[in-house]
Amino acid sequence: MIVKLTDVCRAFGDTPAIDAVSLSVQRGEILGIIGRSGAGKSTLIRCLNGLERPDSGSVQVEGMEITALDERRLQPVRRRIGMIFQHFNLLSAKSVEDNIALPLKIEGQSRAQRRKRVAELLDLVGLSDKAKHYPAQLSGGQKQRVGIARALAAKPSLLLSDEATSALDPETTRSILTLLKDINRQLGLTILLITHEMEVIRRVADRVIVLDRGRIVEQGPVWQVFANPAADTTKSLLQVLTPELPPTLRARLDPVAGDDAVVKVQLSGDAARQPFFAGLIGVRLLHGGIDTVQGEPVGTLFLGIPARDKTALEKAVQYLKSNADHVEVLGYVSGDA
Ligand SMILES: Nc1ncnc2c1ncn2[C@@H]1O[C@H](COP(=O)(O)OP(=O)(O)OP(=O)(O)O)[C@@H](O)[C@H]1O
Repeated sequence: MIVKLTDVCRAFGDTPAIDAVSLSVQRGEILGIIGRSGAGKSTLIRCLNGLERPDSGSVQVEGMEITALDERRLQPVRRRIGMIFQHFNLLSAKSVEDNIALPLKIEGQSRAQRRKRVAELLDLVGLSDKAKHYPAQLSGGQKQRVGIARALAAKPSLLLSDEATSALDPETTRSILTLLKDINRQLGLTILLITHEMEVIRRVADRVIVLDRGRIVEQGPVWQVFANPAADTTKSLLQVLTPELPPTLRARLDPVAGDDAVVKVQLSGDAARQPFFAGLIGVRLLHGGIDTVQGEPVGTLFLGIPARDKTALEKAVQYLKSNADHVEVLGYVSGDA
């Protein structure tokens, strides 16, 4: 285990920024921590790298209790934790290679050692041709690649990513997340990823912890939390990624009767792999689809099921309920749905 927090509390006046948080980060995993603004993410990170002292609780990094360490004894612990930031935090007066070499210089490595390591890192992040460039000459995505190379320079055991893709456009975000996943696989590097975006969690994390007002309200393997979110915060954070009934169809819904029942079906895992449509007659797919999260199917479908024959409808809904995670009859429509 790389990191273990037990019952960590930190309040500012009457505001509990983090409230009895216990979590552990396993070696080799990508753990995502998600929460809205003010949920306590920054405070959590600061407790983890010793910048903030908890009021109570224990913070262990690689088995060492760090809450009692003074600044000098915290230094070697901090070197084990590489960090990347939303605004990259590069030194503008230094070239790409000098930015990356900085942690190595602080460590006292020779010029030859630094040059060799910087070349390896530039190759890893795909920027070998930009060694002599300055940050101002790079795109946001390239700057973050430099940030990643610098964070990895001293071979940390944990990479802490603090909203590292929040300032990037969706395409660049994807390329940075792909790089992080590759690094995790290739080097076995453990990554703790702090974000307010479920899309980031969906793309790279193995496990997710949802933080709300300083408390952990939900946690689990990403695909399971996506398939069956329990906490309101999780549901609302997931809303942007969940298909909704198109407004034109919603406007035509009748609560009691119509030709077709409009049924929302949520399904995941093995249920989503079954040919379950085979057991349904006259059913149409109105909207939605199946996505893949961590290699597992997770989806929301809106189905039109013939509703004139109430018994047949009831049978179809029961059949769906026995196969899917969640089934809800939203209403009825007549004519072409
Ligand atoms: N130094 C401080 N002094 C007073 N209150 C603080 C301080 N740091 C954090 N807080 C409060 O603690 C709570 C958690 O803040 P924190 O910055 O950890 O949240 P966050 O999830 O990182 O938010 P954001 O995504 O906006 O950065 C908030 O209510 C915040 O106002």
